[in-house]
Amino acid sequence: MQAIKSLVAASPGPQYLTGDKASIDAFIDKFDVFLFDCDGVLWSGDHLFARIPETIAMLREKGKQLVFVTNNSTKSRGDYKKKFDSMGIAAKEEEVFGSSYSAAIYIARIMKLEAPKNKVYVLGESGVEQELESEKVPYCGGTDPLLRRDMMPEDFKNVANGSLLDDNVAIVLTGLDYHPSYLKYALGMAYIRRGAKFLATNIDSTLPSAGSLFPGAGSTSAPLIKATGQEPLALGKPSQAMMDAIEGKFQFDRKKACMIGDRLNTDIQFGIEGGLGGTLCVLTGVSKKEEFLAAGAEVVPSAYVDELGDLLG
Ligand SMILES: O=C(O)[C@H](O)[C@H](O)COP(=O)(O)O
Ligand SMILES: [Mg+2]
Repeated sequence: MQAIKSLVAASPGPQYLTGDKASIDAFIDKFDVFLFDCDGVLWSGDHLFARIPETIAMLREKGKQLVFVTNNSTKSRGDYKKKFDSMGIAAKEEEVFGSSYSAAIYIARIMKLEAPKNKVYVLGESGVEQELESEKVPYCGGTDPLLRRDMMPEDFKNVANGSLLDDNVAIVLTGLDYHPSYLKYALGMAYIRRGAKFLATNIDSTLPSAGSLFPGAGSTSAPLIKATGQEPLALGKPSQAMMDAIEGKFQFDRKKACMIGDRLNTDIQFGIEGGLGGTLCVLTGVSKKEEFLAAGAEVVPSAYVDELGDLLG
């Protein structure tokens, strides 16, 4: 964070681009690659913001490389392709790099645990499961309907004596979970107390949806953090393990890349810590301009707009 502070102290302050066509064009011309956040930038849940397909098309016409970098682990890259298609946004599945994919490749290609003791206990939705499958990583928990029930008295005994546990579990992975239950947390806690590695796709405290804010992945994994006293290793933004993986896959010059996002402590921090050429904050999601215009603000974008469609000038 000290590096960011000195960078911020030296910079003239974020440029406000909305309504300033010449500055918008100059800003866009500085970059060859745009890393796009999704929730709070392109849409809010199922609500697509105005002029998004046109803005994406404009950047493609200018020959820009686009990568969609979301922390939302509930969907896989394939699910996002379907969502893009349903919203008329021209995008390829290969251009999507989500936190569930980031976690799956970290487990499969970095941790490389030996079978059979390489199974992942998931607290999250099908996006995590699909990406683990795509990397041939075994898992349990997650959307298993047997876990979507109340805790029964005998469950305490069976978790304690291990009969409800899978001995091959070596990792507990949390993501945004729309179906948390006491039983799922009890199993997660038991695995971590047995020595399983505690990972998270992301730890965003809130989720922007339907124009409002809801509990985020960080909030649905908080009971496990409190119960175990352990902080998970988070593999979504602002993790630089994710930035390295994205750079490795898409091969680009970081100085010619810009991160576009709605959240300071994930998107903008991700771009700044990643040494990208620029960051653009969009005010349709989580962060408010007062947060980064305030004196002494720690994370400050290079520029900001009211909404992404403003890039059309
Ligand atoms: O709780 C979450 O997982 C986040 O709020 C959500 O996923 C953010 O997604 P993004 O803005 O990175 O697309
Ligand atoms: Mg966002």
